[in-house]
Amino acid sequence: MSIHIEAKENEIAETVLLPGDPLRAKYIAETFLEDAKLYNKVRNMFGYTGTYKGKRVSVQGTGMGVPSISIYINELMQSYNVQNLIRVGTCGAIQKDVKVRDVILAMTASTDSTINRTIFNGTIDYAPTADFELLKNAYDLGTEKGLAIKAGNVFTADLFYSENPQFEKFAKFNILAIEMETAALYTLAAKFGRKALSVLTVSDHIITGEETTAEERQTTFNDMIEIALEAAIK
Ligand SMILES: O=P(O)(O)O[C@H]1O[C@H](CO)[C@@H](O)[C@H]1O
Ligand SMILES: O=c1cc[nH]c(=O)[nH]1
Repeated sequence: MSIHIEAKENEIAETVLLPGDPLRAKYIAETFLEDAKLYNKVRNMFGYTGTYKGKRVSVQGTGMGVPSISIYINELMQSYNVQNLIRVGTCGAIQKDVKVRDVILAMTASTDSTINRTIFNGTIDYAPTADFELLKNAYDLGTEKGLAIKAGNVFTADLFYSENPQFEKFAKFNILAIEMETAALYTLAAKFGRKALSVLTVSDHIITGEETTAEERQTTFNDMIEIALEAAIK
């Protein structure tokens, strides 16, 4: 047991999917996993372990933002020895050619979070990076499925409601979309020698205001989740 996760030793798989929303964790467990068992309900941040195509997989809600995901992934890696961490999240697009429902693989994550400056005592700007094997598996699988899948730089924002949005500048510098956790996931996975990837579904377009309906979101989430699960077990 760790401070925020009440699972016993060995109740969490080596591979964990990480949605921000704990109800998405429940949906994934009920829809995609066989024999899924709830191992965590501390703070209603649900975590389940089951099997996908015969392989043991867990899914753990992380909450929103760097501080919250940092708590869960630190405990998953240090107390439960999790090796493969795959975020399945939503993001807001800022590029003209990135559309709602597209799936984005984060190769790296720029950020205004202070996590990396704090870790490196403000001496460098660390570049958090996806695990190449997971990234390649996910890209190949998404392409084979005929999905609009893009790989590139995302921005991990500290604030959902930014005081100083620089979206046009970010778009010019080839950032594809905005979300709130990936920089922490990649940095902390590297710190502990683990593999990480963020697979993101575009839920809204920040510049055009376009949004997905609840039904469309669910279908695209299913594509994203399948890509994440297949990439994890390949
Ligand atoms: O859908 P999730 O995984 O929560 O991801 C995105 O949605 C939340 C903001 O609404 C932030 O956590 C952001 O990263
Ligand atoms: O962090 C996020 C997630 C989805 N859409 C946004 O605009 N921001």
